[in-house]
This record gives sequence, structure tokens and C-alpha cells, in this order.
Amino acid sequence: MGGLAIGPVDPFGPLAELAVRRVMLSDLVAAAKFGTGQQIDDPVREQQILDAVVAESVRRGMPSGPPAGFFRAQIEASKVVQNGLFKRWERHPDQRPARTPDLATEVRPQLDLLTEQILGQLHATVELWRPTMLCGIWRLDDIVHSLDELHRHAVAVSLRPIFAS
Ligand SMILES: C=C(O[C@@H]1C=C(C(=O)O)C=C[C@H]1O)C(=O)O
Repeated sequence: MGGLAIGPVDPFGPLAELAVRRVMLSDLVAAAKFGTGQQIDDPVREQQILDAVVAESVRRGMPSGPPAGFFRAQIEASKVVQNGLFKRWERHPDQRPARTPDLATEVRPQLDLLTEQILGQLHATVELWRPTMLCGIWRLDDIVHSLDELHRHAVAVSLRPIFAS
């Protein structure tokens, strides 16, 4: 997972790291859609993801509410990045991606793999969940210091469900 500095004692560290990776993958999603004129929002795909998350949580014998909430936050965060990058690329054509990755064959399979890994980490931390949030003790600053403002904001959105306020 490359160089992200998260304390080894933090049980939510791997989950946070996966959420950051999903946020960063949104750049590829945005490039795929920008290059083909596709809409950012895909409610059908979102519902498929949430339905699969609920089904897999039930299959694993976990409550499905927190996982669904966590994935809703991941989807919101992805759209923060995609909307931000679309605006950036419209304003600055020189910053547009050089390549248009294929959403179905290249990008979504990576998202699907992260979904499985995130569900695994949610399962691994199930004993630590609280009624309203999954209280984390890791340092957000350590994860996001190298990111630009847009991606920092998106990470904050993605981690709201596990960030103790
Ligand atoms: C990431 C995508 O874009 C949006 C965000 C989604 C997500 O984060 O999983 C799903 C559907 C889209 O509304 C995508 O289309 O795959």
C-alpha cells in the first residue's frame, strides 16, 4: 500500500488506508468519464454497490447499517474528487489526463477489489464499532499531508464514518 504513515496500533488504520486508496482511484474514474463525456453520477451503479455491500455483510453475519453508511461516504467522496477534477480540467485544458482509461474493464474492477478489501476490514473491526460511528484513533494528518486540497477534502468525507469528533 506504499508509504502511508499510519500508526501500527490503530485498528482502523488499514480501513482508513483503503478509503484513501479509493479516493485516489477516483482520478481514474474521472479520467474515464471526462474522456468519454459520461455523467459523473451513476445511481444504478451506486445502488448495485450498496446492495452488494448489504448482502455481503449479512452473509458474514455483520450488521449491515455501518457498512452501508461507510460505502455511502466512499461514493460521496469519489464524486467530490470527480466533480473537482472535471472543473479543474474544464478550466485548465493543459491539465487534462493524457489517457482515457476504460471504466468497465480497467477502473471498476479495481473499485470492486477495494470493496472486498474494505468489507474485510469492516469485518475485522466489527467488535470496535460504536452505535453511531466507528471511533478511530489514527491521525488524519499523517495520511493526507501529501495530497492537494481537493483530495484532502474527499478523504475527510470518506472517513467521516470512522472519524471520532
Ligand atoms: C466511481 C464511480 O462514480 C460515481 C461514484 C461511485 C462510487 O464511488 O462507487 C459509483 C457510481 C457513480 O455515481 C463510478 O461510476 O464507478
